[in-house]
Amino acid sequence: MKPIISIQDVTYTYPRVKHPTIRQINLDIYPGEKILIAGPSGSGKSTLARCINGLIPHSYKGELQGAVMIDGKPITEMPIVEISEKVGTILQDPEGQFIGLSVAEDVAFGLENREVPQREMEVQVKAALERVGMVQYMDGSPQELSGGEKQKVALAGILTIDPEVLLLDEPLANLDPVSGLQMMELMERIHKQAGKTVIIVEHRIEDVIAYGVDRIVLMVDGAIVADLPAAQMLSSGLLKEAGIRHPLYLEALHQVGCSYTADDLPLRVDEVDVEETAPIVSRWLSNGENEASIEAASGHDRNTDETLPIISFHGVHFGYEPHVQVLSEVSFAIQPGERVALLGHNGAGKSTLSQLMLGMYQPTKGSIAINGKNASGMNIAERGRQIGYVMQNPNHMLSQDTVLAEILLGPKHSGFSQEEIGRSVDHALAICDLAGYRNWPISALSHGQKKRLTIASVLAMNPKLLLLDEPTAGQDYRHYREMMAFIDGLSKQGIALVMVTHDMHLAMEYTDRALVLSKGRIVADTSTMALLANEDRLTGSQLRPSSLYELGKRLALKQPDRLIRRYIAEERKGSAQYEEA
Ligand SMILES: Nc1ncnc2c1ncn2[C@@H]1O[C@H](COP(=O)(O)OP(=O)(O)OP(=O)(O)O)[C@@H](O)[C@H]1O
Ligand SMILES: Nc1ncnc2c1ncn2[C@@H]1O[C@H](COP(=O)(O)OP(=O)(O)OP(=O)(O)O)[C@@H](O)[C@H]1O
Repeated sequence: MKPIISIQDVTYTYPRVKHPTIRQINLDIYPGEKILIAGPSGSGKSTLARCINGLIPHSYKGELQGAVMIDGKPITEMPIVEISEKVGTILQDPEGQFIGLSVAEDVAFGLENREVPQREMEVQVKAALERVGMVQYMDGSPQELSGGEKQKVALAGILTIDPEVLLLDEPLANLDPVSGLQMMELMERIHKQAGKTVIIVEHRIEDVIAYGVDRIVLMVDGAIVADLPAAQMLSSGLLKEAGIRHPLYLEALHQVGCSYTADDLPLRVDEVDVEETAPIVSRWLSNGENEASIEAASGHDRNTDETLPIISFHGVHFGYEPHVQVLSEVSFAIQPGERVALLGHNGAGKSTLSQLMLGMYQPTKGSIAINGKNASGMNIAERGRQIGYVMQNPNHMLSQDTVLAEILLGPKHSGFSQEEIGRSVDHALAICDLAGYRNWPISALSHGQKKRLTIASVLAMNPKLLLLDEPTAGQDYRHYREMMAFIDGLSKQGIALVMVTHDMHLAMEYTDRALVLSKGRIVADTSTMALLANEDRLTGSQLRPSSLYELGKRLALKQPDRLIRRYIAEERKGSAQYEEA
């Protein structure tokens, strides 16, 4: 069989950069294959993806050596329109992909290029939007959608073009847990039933692997270091060496003492052998000396003192347009040092609520207080000194040319002394692992690096409450741990943390309290652990327990949450394997 994509000895250097970002890449992908490309942040995954969809060399000039062939034809000889008919791409950040005025126009774009008759086009657009659950937004503007909704519309656009190859660059980063599963299910169906080639670049490897991949290509430092079937890759330890987290249930099983070869490694929780595993896990859990560590991992004491909340909402209502209510009757208060997860389905209103906290919009009814004072009179700069906001999409935050200029922006305008500015900037750069990049142009950073830069620039302002929209999306595990350990440390200094996230394990590990939004209303305000055990509440809100909780249930543990607590405790103690590596 001839490969559909053939990458032959490719080395690519971006313009104005000294060294190649990817080196001597050789990769053949055959029709109907499903491949996961994994690797640490900045290892060149997106760059490789750009070589596959022709953005390199058509949009990114730079220096390309070697050859990329699609269906036997060199990519350099194909116009970009011809390439996009063969390779449909969903980018990490679908924003730049929208061109139409309405969602329907956008989805129809590929069909218009093909001169499909109007009537047929309407049918196809509607069908594609139905497949991704977005048909009700057909006439809306793509710019007014939530992050996850945009991702779904981008997918609908690709479905209408029906290309031979689907290339997805971090498709899960913006999706709520249930939508993420649906996306992976859909990819699996397209792959199996229509025989399409599917290439997925993703940090959340667990959800991709659970639906089956033919092989995993591992990139480190711009080179392919391994190309193996999933079970072999996972049993080889190579992913962990590269700083990539294995699926959570496998990490836990490893810690408990279960070991697997490529032949018996369970690629999904429901493949774990219960008879063999349950006694091992129970023994591990009943080991007396663990009690203390389980308690220690039960989180910080929730600050229930009647101190002055940093921020409180009182019966807040809001809609972007008068007749469409996005938030209804929202009330809560956040105390200093609290760690809160803000959870909910795509479009539930999490980002909207965040914008109201920041004063970008005012409630249409109800009120917001900051440090006990009605916030309606405060300007955005005043709020900014209290509440630091790190957006989901770093491109929405970054406005300067260089890393240093970006971090200096806030502190320079907030009356800090020169010395304070220098200290907080250095500290923020070091914490976010960007010290070596201080003079870099922002345009040359990877997505993950940009995300860390946005966190660094907010931290440089020393805020009292840090509001983080998906803080670790797009980060590899090393950066995830470092970043979260740092962010967590801030809460011990009294800084309150509110994390908008779709990652249930992150919520478990780093928050004590969960606020769940559903269709603009708060439907739960409870301890994160209690939420996890409430399956009806979870599924009703498009949430899903982590695979570790699923493992506990599969093994019929009386208290599956003990497994989670113990695992978190062990991880904190640093006994997990990555710490040794
Ligand atoms: N337009 C560009 N110009 C110069 N350098 C770039 C450009 N885009 C990316 N790079 C650099 O290439 C390296 C690899 O980036 P790439 O986005 O391919 O990594 P990645 O593995 O996809 O990372 P992440 O997981 O963080 O998204 C990074 O160090 C980045 O700084
Ligand atoms: N600027 C806007 N104008 C009109 N409607 C908007 C605008 N921004 C968001 N919406 C709508 O408000 C609702 C809530 O969106 P929001 O971005 O707050 O959701 P979210 O919970 O953050 O979602 P996600 O998890 O996908 O990021 C959605 O139905 C969205 O379509």
